[in-house]
Amino acid sequence: MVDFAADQLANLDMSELDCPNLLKNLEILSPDHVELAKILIQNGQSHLFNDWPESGVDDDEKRAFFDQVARLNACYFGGLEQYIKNARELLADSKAGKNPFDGFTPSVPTGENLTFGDENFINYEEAGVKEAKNAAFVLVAGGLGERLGYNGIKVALPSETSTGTCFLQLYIEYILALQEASGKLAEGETQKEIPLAIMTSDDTHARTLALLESNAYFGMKPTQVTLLKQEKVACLADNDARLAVDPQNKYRIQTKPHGHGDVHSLLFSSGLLNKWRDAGVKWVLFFQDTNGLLFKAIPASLGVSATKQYQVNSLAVPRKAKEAIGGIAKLTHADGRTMVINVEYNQLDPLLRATINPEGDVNCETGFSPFPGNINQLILELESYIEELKKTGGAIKEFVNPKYKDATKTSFKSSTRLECMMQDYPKTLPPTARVGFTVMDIWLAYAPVKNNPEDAAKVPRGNPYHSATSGEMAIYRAHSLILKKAGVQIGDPIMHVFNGQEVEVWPRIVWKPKWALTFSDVKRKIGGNCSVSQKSTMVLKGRNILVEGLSLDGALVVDSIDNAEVKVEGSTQNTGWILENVDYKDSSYPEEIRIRGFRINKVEQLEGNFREPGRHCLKP
Ligand SMILES: O=c1ccn([C@@H]2O[C@H](COP(=O)(O)OP(=O)(O)O[C@H]3OC[C@@H](O)[C@H](O)[C@H]3O)[C@@H](O)[C@H]2O)c(=O)[nH]1
Ligand SMILES: [Mg+2]
Repeated sequence: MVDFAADQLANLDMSELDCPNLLKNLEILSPDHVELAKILIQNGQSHLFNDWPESGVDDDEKRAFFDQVARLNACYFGGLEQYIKNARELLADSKAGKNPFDGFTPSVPTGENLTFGDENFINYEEAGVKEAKNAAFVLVAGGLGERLGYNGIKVALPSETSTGTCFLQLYIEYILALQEASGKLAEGETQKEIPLAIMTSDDTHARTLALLESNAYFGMKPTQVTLLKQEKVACLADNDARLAVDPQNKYRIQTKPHGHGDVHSLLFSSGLLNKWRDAGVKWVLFFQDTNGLLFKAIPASLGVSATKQYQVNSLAVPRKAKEAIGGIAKLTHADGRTMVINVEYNQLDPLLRATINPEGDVNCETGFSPFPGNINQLILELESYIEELKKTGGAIKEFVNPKYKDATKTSFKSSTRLECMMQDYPKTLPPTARVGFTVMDIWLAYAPVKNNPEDAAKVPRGNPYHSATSGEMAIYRAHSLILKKAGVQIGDPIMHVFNGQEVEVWPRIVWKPKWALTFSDVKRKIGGNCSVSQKSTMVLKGRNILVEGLSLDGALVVDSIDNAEVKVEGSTQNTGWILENVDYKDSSYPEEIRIRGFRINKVEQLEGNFREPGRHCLKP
């Protein structure tokens, strides 16, 4: 040890290690550590050693620090030096308020506008279900969910509490239902499995795996699911890109996820894309962690991709000005280049002010932003996607989004980091690429759970809350509206306040994806004159349930095995399931209840559970 240290000191140019606390520890470091230390010192990071005691104290922790630095250095293209360099440039641009879209003028692009339930929509849904057997799904679920402030992983949250189905279960059940329905339409071919990849991070990986394993993968084959873990990047404490020391451990650099843009390089480098292509996959569908409505929009939008042969199809909904969702814009450069791309919500206002509208991000006469809102559901055509990634390796343009303490923009409220977004993928595509987007009704397609109750209650009136409360209520509204369009008489919603948010409370209607995937499926399974009152709950869990002339005022739950055919008819009245307010501060309830502001008191219901094959009837 002593020899090594002496050797090391003799060969060192001390000016490269101008940091007293580090010099005091040289004897415990390996040559690799010293090289890494040089990189840090030369790039303005000597503060990392400010609180280091002399050698002999915490030596293992100090060595572990350099192991972490080695990982951060290896996992970033160009190493930490490049990371710090990129960070300084992006932070300077951000401080100067520089518009990342310099030279581009935005305009409103035209896309495919779909109206739920019309002939066009129904045709696209049919085309989409047919095509689904050639799809692969990718869920990006590495995010911390900082805005929601929920302690668990977001995909484990119940999407709604009438059935308690968590988001991951809901997504998997939809994919399995699509697989089954699509397979049926492809008679003669062998049934294909639709693959699912889930991008996790250190924050979510173990818990995502545990959720899958403790639930038998919610019915999927474990081999059908691939988990890809993204690595985190170093946090930045200030405008000079000084790396942030972990508040929990002075021998670690604080790290945070690099953003969902990592998904492209991970899919590419893992070899998954080639494997999928060899298995006949044509479409890759990306989606986010907490949107309980998303799959209602999938059949039709996949139908659009297939029919129009889009290489990129982004799903969008009408967007309220200042809503925290990106705007899809056509950008025309002074040199004539154009692209249709998401402009992230924090960049849209400055871009508009700098170009076409001094008022920035405001609604137009329709009451919505003229720019469709990106819900970050992308459908990529696999062949051209692979071709593109062969060139880029999946690298995506980065950005930084520091939250400044004040207008001087000299310090941050908390550390920041470089990020990249999956929807920036089309930025490198040639102008000939077929890039399109599909606009759907909000009530059908988008109800994310992102905001904690306090923040949600502060959302400007008329803008969506994006909370656990609104997410659950949107699921009931969508099912109610679909049934209404299928001819069922649905009780009008009442307005109610939960956790300071006023929401529409519709009848609590939900069904399993295998009961109906498309509007045509719903219409086939509903007959006669049906009605459901506002106070009612209706849960349909079986595949073959026919609802015929049902009049429901209360709660009804029907479950059945696949080869049982159940007819539900007649008039049912019971006390039903009652929504009771819960304050989000009331810690006697579990967090997933508190964040939605209510619990369901299941007082009385009519229940039908059919475990025998054949025909059955449920009549109260
Ligand atoms: O590093 C990360 C960050 C995020 N994610 C995942 O990416 C998804 C989106 O993350 P966030 O919820 O933080 O995204 P944001 O709300 O900031 O914006 C996103 O959704 C709304 C769209 O309009 C925006 O254009 C899109 O960027 C989540 O599923 C999250 O788990 C990762 O997988 N890794
Ligand atoms: Mg975010």
